[in-house]
Amino acid sequence: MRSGPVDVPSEPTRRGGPVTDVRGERSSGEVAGDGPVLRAEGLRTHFQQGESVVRAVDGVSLEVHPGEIVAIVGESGSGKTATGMSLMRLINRRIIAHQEGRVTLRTRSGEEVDLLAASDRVVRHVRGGEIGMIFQDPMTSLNPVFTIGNQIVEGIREHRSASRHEAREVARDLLRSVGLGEVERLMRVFPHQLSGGMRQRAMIAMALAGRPRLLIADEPTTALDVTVQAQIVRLLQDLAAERGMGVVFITHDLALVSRIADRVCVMYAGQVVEAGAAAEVFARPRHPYTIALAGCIPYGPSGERLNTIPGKPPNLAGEFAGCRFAARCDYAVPACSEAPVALRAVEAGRSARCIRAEEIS
Ligand SMILES: Nc1ncnc2c1ncn2[C@@H]1O[C@H](COP(=O)(O)OP(=O)(O)OP(=O)(O)O)[C@@H](O)[C@H]1O
Repeated sequence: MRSGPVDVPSEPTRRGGPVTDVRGERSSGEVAGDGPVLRAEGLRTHFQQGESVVRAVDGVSLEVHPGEIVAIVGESGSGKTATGMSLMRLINRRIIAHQEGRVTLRTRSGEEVDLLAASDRVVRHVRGGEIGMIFQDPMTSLNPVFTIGNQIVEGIREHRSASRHEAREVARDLLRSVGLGEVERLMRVFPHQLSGGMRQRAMIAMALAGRPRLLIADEPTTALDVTVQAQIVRLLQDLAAERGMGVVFITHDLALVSRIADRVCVMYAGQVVEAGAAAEVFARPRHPYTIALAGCIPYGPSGERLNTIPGKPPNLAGEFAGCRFAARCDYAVPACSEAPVALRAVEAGRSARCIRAEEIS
């Protein structure tokens, strides 16, 4: 593992020179050169659970470009959260039995940082700075004993050189940019004094404090009612577009994916089984699992699935001879259970992990 100052990405710069304006909220996503802001290649995270090894993330590859929303969707237990946590290197090393692959973040100044190999110091710098995170429960990020204003100001000062006065100005701007009014009053309130939707917005403002180029959002709207959910989704879309910020949106809600995402990775049993442009994947799925998942729409009022796919996902602590979905698949043939199935290109911009993908349209 590398270590030392050479590992720390240099001070964030915008195209054309160093950052001089601490506020500069609108151009956080700009970077020298092109290419994805995040690229994961062959990511594996296996957990040690007693004597067993749980293959929660088992060879995931994905890319997120500036301004793009990439959804990771799948049933409960498919490895979505473990993937998101692995991308941020947030999983406690003590419970990891095995990890491999590359997660490359392209920083604001155009440097590439291999997040799995980087020192803890670099990862701490990147997290909250280049990468922001939001979760289903805002209280995961918000501290109940500090005011909203204090927390955002601290987040800003951790990642930018700003005086307290300047940071308070930026905090007010951030609160406005996530659609909150009465910002003077909000700066002084504690998280529990806000409604669920407002807390979610405040958490998004917190996540933006370091001007991230990438936002990882894990089920950020699941606990909200439908109207507030729609507002938060709209907000994330606007932020992605205005800031050129890449977003990884983790959800079990396929209907939501078709509304918010540019591209989608459908996960099953720790692997991506289909990936492509969201609108096209749902209009013409090429993997039987995506078809089955799409058949589960619509969801009930609190997000619960009204239909379920018959059968159960496999135990991720077991061995897999062939396709992991074969036992539940309407299209399965004997060959599906004989050898592992690779994710492969099945048409331009679309990949699927199915030997019969060409027959499915
Ligand atoms: N700390 C852990 N130790 C052992 N196994 C774990 C751990 N965390 C998750 N797992 C297992 O890894 C697999 C993937 O879990 P993960 O939470 O990533 O799924 P998910 O798709 O996000 O599900 P959900 O939608 O319910 O959050 C599951 O089988 C889960 O039991």
